[in-house]
Amino acid sequence: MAIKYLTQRAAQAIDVELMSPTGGGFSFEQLVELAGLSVAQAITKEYSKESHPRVIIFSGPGNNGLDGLVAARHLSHFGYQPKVYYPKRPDKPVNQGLMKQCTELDIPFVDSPESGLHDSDLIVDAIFGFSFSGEVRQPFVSAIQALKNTTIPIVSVDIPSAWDVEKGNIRGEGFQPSMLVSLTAPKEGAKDFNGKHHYLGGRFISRKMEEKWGLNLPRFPGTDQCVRLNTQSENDTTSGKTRRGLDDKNDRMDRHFMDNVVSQAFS
Ligand SMILES: NC(=O)C1=CN([C@@H]2O[C@H](COP(=O)(O)OP(=O)(O)OC[C@H]3O[C@@H](n4cnc5c(N)ncnc54)[C@H](O)[C@@H]3O)[C@@H](O)[C@H]2O)[C@H](O)CC1
Ligand SMILES: [K+]
Repeated sequence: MAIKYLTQRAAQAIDVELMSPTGGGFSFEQLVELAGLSVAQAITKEYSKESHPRVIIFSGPGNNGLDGLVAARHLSHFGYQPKVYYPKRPDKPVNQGLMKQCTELDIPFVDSPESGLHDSDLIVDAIFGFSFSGEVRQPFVSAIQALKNTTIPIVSVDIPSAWDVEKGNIRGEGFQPSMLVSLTAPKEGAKDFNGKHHYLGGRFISRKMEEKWGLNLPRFPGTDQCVRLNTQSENDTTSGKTRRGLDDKNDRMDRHFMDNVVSQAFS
């Protein structure tokens, strides 16, 4: 059975269930920590600190951005030289704490996307995740534009930022990252990912939850926090378009089931 691609609604409902005392029982900080750790570890699998030492992390205003801050901290411990572009900083203890942890490691915070890209070997795109919707608003318009213009490899966290979470890279107007680290399970929009490396991170789903949501996750090897997923070209000989068509059919069949599960999760 193929891995499940999630709708926006299902991704948010699983997140709620993970943090529910009657569901997964996780705290929000635990999930962000595990997500960010898995992103940092996935990066080490494809971009070594020798070949890509200087990493700029673009962090957005929500939890995708927090995953980026956690990844920055781990990358620093792993021997990389991260810096962070974090233009919108919510005044919450978790944001302040993660910023302080980065500052303690002498991770610089830069003022503009351009100064972040200057002298960087790799970009971590942690601007928007599964709650993104609508047209990109400032101050992120220039950051997204910078990602469209650059030739530096991009690692996107959970979903390439500014892609529609379900419809993906609409009209091919978004940027195409080299690597995607999907968290919990890929989002429907990730079917448009054509980059070289697709990983699954966020090793926090119990077998019980996996079965309840029909996720069909691959097993994480050993102590790893991430597992490589087949990319489109490795997956099968079917073209992306056809694959999307086949998956759409399966999704329609699943939607009725999923809607029932979502309403149970919220009841
Ligand atoms: N269970 C998991 O898989 C976990 C995933 N995690 C990560 O959390 C994000 C989702 O986080 P959330 O805070 O819900 O949303 P976002 O980060 O996507 O961003 C919301 C943020 O962005 C603003 N925003 C939305 N649309 C726009 C727009 N068009 N222009 C400008 N700004 C916009 C919005 O106002 C909010 O401020 C998930 O993807 C994972 O990366 C967790 O780490 C743990 C569990
Ligand atoms: K992202």
